[in-house]
Amino acid sequence: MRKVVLVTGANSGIGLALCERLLAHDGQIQLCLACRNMQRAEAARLALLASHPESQVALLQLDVGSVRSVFQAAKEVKLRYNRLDYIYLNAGIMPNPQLDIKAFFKGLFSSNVINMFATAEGILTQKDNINSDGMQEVFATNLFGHYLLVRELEPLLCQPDSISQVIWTSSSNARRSAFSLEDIQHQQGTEPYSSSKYASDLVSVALNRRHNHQGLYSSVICPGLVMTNMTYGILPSFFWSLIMPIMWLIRIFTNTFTLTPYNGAEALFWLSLQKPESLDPLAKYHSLTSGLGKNYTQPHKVSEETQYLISSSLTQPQQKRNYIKLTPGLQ
Ligand SMILES: NC(=O)C1=CN([C@@H]2O[C@H](COP(=O)(O)OP(=O)(O)OC[C@H]3O[C@@H](n4cnc5c(N)ncnc54)[C@H](OP(=O)(O)O)[C@@H]3O)[C@@H](O)[C@H]2O)C=CC1
Ligand SMILES: CC(C)=CCC[C@@H](C)[C@H]1CC[C@H]2C3=C(CC[C@]12C)[C@@]1(C)CCC(=O)[C@@H](C)[C@@H]1CC3
Repeated sequence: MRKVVLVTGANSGIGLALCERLLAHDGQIQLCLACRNMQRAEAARLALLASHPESQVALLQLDVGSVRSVFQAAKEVKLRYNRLDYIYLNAGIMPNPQLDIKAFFKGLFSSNVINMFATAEGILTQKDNINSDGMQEVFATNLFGHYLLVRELEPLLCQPDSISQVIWTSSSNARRSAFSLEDIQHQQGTEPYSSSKYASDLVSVALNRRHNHQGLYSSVICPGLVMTNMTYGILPSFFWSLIMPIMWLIRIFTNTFTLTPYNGAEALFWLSLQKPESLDPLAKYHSLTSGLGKNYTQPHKVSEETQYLISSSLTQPQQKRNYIKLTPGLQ
């Protein structure tokens, strides 16, 4: 049977590289590129068909940052397919990133330097926007739209006698200290990206608790530092050109500098080959590239603090928590 695979944010970067790798491995899959911009989506489809002319690549209009669009897209998916084997929740944004140069140089000469290059801890902030649904844009795009999509597609993902995988592109930038249950949209802080990725790690655990018995398994990955539209937005382009040789040099010492979208997609691709029952629901799977350019995937257990948060908060009755302050339009 032809597996059905849906990928959000499939028209560029890690998402597009993943599609290329999935088709190279199995040209029989039914691949659905879920993108907000249909011109960019069509360009991606043509690029994929150029290297895999026999493959089945469909397009789906989806803006994960819009509740209306998510409902429409989910409706369309339910009309088109009667099963969904893999759903890659990969679309993501990091608007108005600000690099703290002083903190960066301080970190460069500290014992924390490796961690700083792997996670950007303490050196990166963002300025979030409010979207047309009245929600924080980063939360809505990176987390909430994807969560809604999974909820809407439950009937396809939880088919009797079949297994499905939900795979989130999270980040090692996800940090407990950036996330608060009292402010899950991160209205108050300056690290909405980190907060949204941490929240996706938590939601993935919750999905496993809720749906494993129905054959739905959820996992999170970190692609490492990959040069894509998102990362190019952090520094001016001339600066990236200047430091690129240094980046390749750093890569010899740290396996988290995967740098190319192909390498970054390693853990996403690797997960598609695993028996989901054998995966650790409390692990984040990292794409890593050795100094000699060898790609591999490694699980990293979530911190004890996170495990505590999961067991203390996710087990409480949902209605006790006012997780999302819905806007009047959404209520
Ligand atoms: N690059 C890196 O170092 C890392 C990236 N990640 C994560 O990887 C994922 C992919 O990012 P990456 O490939 O790097 O960056 P890109 O900017 O290349 O890809 C992001 C993709 O998400 C899409 N997207 C953004 N907003 C929406 C939306 N509202 N609805 C639908 N699609 C949307 C973009 O579409 P469009 O072209 O229309 O903008 C694009 O296809 C993200 O979740 C990111 O957080 C995690 C860790 C490290
Ligand atoms: C290499 C040199 C000399 C300078 C680059 C400094 C920063 C721009 C760079 C260092 C660590 C990077 C990093 C990310 C972005 C670029 C850095 C801050 C991410 C935050 C990108 C998105 C993610 O999700 C993280 C996994 C990355 C973590 C490391």
